[in-house]
Amino acid sequence: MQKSGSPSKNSSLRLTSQQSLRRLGFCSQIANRQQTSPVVFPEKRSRRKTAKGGDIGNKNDDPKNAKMGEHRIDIGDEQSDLLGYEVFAGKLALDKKKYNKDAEGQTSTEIAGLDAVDVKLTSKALVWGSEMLSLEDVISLSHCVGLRHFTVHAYPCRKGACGLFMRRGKSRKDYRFVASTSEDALQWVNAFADQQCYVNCLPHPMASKKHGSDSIFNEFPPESYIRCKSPPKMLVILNPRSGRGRSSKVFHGLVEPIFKLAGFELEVVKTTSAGHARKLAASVDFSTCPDGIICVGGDGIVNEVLNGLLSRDNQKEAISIPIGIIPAGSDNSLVWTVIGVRDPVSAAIAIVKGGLTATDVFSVEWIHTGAIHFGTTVTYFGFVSDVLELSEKHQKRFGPLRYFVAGFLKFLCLPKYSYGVEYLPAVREAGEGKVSSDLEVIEMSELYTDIMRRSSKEGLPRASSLSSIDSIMTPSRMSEAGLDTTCSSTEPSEYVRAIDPKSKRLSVGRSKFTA
Ligand SMILES: Nc1ncnc2c1ncn2[C@@H]1O[C@H](COP(=O)(O)OP(=O)(O)OP(=O)(O)O)[C@@H](O)[C@H]1O
Repeated sequence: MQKSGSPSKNSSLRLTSQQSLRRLGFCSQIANRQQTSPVVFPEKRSRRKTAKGGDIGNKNDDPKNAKMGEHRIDIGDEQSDLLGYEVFAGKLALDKKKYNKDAEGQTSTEIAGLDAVDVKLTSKALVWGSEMLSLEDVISLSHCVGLRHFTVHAYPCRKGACGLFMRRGKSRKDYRFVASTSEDALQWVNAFADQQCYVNCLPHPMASKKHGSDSIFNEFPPESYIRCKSPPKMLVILNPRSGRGRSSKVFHGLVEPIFKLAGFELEVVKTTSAGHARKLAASVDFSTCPDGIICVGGDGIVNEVLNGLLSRDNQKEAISIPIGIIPAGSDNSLVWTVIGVRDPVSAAIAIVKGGLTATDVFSVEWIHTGAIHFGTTVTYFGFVSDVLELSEKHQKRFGPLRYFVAGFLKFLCLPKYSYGVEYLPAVREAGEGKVSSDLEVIEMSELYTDIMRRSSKEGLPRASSLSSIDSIMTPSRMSEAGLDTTCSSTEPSEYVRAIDPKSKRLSVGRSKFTA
């Protein structure tokens, strides 16, 4: 959990560029989406682009196999939200043998006699028989140029994992399809590549050194046939202490295989102490990780990376570097609130699939030292802040329970906290509605726990701006709410409001009080 003081005039340093947070999120729909099957009814539409029928067992033409036709799927309206528009269609056979990497080099004779079905690739899914595989779940494809088959690597939701007693989750599933010719297979693979699926181009089994450099299979590298995007290069900063030391296991066991499958080039650095991630982010050469930094750990490690990036001289370039989060800490509240996922597999898939979630960043300035600290979620003062600080000392021993332990210990020796709050009033936006006085007070009382910052030995800090409060407590809204508005709108310092902790009412004017 990150901690910081009150925001300064630099608050709401918004990471505006769409480029800037390309990897940070977008996957709430992936995490929450139910795996839905499309409606099954007889096919009646013509195909936009069809691979030529081939020699693999085309049993749909045979009346004996009319039953198969009943299970063909019409994607209906090509603009349908569910399946998007049709990209490619044709006949493929599904080889149900368990995926074996070594089997990629098998020749076509080994898969003869498989049943062919109508398969459609749309902009959102691959549909065959009564099955549908969402492209959101597809990590990559493997294909040997010159062979008739290709394998789709996916992480769909586990079947039956939506019940009360089973945890929902995604697990790896490989689908090995066989086309009628190697040209058809290549067309299918390129259709997937056009839908932003990464393709692992495997060398032809005959294109080995054994066969000499003059082999026709060595003449063109597989990449020259496939319209494949280049693999992203990223820096992984892993806190091995996060989640009671489970983060390395989470990364190497669950997440790294997904990135490897998606062709990511990763440089993994494990932190050795608190502050290491910040230093790394502050000094890393972006040309070594142009596609972003992946934080593996809890909120603390993300906060360190954010602060490291924003402390750089080239701050503009720094905020354009996407931050990905693999939740492996004990709390992981940031990734849960921002992206809507909290399991590492879904978070890794979200990173692989790309997309951005822009996030507001606030800054806190310590007026005595001039130090600026950045945060994304919340900043605490007083009791909560002290509890969080103490909890870090018990991280290894108590894991997530450390917050309760630290809270209890702090409660036993509760100190007094003094603070002052200042903020600038915001200009009232046109069309803003009237807010009742109760609402003002409630919102303010909730906020005050968030905006307070520690009155340390260094003295009282000053918050010169806080946008969320500005929008609530403009002078006109104060008067609408029947509250005292005796101060002038030109003097920011006169806008000090505080809440009497006993009555929970607002008071106006420069104020200090004890909680
Ligand atoms: N190698 C390390 N040894 C000790 N502390 C570290 C190390 N690397 C990072 N830290 C510190 O540990 C703090 C907590 O880490 P992090 O937030 O990743 O894990 P967590 O506390 O388990 O998760 P959460 O914050 O979600 O509860 C960070 O603020 C960071 O400063």
